[in-house]
Amino acid sequence: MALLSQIYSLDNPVFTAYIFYTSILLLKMLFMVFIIGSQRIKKGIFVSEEDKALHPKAKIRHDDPDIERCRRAHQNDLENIPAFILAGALYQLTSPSAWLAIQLFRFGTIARIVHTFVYAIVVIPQPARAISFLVSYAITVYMLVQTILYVL
Ligand SMILES: N[C@@H](CCC(=O)N[C@@H](CS)C(=O)NCC(=O)O)C(=O)O
Repeated sequence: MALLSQIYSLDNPVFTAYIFYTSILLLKMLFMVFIIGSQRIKKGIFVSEEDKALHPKAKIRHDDPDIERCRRAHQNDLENIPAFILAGALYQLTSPSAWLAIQLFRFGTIARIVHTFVYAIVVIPQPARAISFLVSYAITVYMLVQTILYVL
């Protein structure tokens, strides 16, 4: 059994891939803040009375369809990306095939980027969003099941 210091080491290509893809995912999630903020400034739509000081024509609204769409995409990231990152960290303890682990991290990350793209950037009809969601969701569940089976 490998030592923790060998698993979570930058000499281990699986861990290096994990660091790479999870950093991209976290940046993508933080990018949603920028997208939502720029929509608010462009439309002059804010959420709290004090925000009126930020824009000469500011309106307080909670129902703008474009902003709400971006907020839902961000919320969906918050529901799924932390679980994916945690599952990936645990899965590495199971001595997985390096090739498979790297593909899971890669495709899980790509799927979450596609989810944002089809939900909040371009708006592509279903089942585009459902498929991208399910790919990363299934990968998260797979890594967690493998982890549970490993420790049983
Ligand atoms: N919190 C989600 C749970 C189910 C889910 O994540 N569904 C995916 C695939 S359809 C999704 O992208 N939901 C849109 C969303 O969370 O706004 C919801 O209310 O829809």
